Amino acid sequence: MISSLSDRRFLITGGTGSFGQTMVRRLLDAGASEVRVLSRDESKQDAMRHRIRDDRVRYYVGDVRDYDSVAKASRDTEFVFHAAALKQVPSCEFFPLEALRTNVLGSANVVDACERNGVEALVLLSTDKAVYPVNAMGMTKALMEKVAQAHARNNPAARTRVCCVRYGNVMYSRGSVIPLFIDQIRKGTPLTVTEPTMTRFLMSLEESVDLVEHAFRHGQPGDIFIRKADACTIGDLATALCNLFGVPVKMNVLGIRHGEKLYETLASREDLSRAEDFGEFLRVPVDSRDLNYALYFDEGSVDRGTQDFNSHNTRRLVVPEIESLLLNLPEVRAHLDAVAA
Ligand SMILES: O=c1ccn([C@@H]2O[C@H](COP(=O)(O)OP(=O)(O)O[C@H]3O[C@H](CO)[C@@H](O)[C@H](O)[C@H]3O)[C@@H](O)[C@H]2O)c(=O)[nH]1
Repeated sequence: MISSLSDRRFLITGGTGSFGQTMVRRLLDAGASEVRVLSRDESKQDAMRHRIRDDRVRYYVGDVRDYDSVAKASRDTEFVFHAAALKQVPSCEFFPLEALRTNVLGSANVVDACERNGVEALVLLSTDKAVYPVNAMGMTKALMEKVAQAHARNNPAARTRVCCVRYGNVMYSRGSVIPLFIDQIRKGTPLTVTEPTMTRFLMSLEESVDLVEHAFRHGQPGDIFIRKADACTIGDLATALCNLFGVPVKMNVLGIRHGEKLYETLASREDLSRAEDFGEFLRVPVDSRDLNYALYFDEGSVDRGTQDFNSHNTRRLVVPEIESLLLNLPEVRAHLDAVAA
């Protein structure tokens, strides 16, 4: 277990995104000696440099698809968080090979570079869409989890402790439905709801960072940590937002899009048959049975999962509860203040 983050050196791939920026601040506050950010877009790095004025943050322009850029950025670091990914469902559907290159081969580069550089621990960020996946984004994230687990299983003497975290939708993340609905409310247009009964887990950015920190401190090689979460229907989310802004609920129902599911699953039946329950978190250990062929076919498991953990069977938030979660988000409060002014 890692008790102190002070005087440690970190790398965050995809570090200019919402997760990366929150994690960078947390690590700086905890006394990290250096936090590196590896990402493709120099202008986002420049904007971040102006926002976080701290010379312990170092910026590396590069792409996880290129092994050398990951190897250089991770050299002499002790801990790595891998957040770089193609995460938009539609773009991954249109360009599945691009998703494969970044989410699978890029992640394999990160795992290899960490191992060769003797990094102590690596946490890879996955998503609920990786469970029983139906879209290319989820499929490639599921393969990323397999790459991480294979590293743990195939290298008992590995130098790097590799584990994954899985979480659901982060409220108000870039390009997600909450900022879109607020924009529509402020323009006075009906909310474009795909399917009112569709459910999604709801989680704050801070909660997702807590999960990563938990995995990084406590994870064993090959573990997947899952944060349990409540969920809501998209119809109720739209209603809660309209209520907060004091406007009548007007929805334009579009229907489910290609590659979308009616509900998301955070832990499969197969995961749950092996998972350890830590209250807020689930720990799914890697299936460490030797996968050499003779044993693979001869040594089965008697565990039988019956139920998965999904956004239809978790606790369902009601409209007033969604309203108070939304009110906790500084971005939502800023919009409400702007409307009131
Ligand atoms: O105009 C819209 C857009 C979205 N939705 C619905 O709102 C929900 C949430 O949509 P969105 O915020 O776009 O998130 P997801 O498509 O669920 O995927 C997000 O959440 C994932 C975590 O589950 C991340 O990994 C992805 O990067 C991110 O795109 C879904 O049910 C959508 O069908 C609407 O009703 N109307």
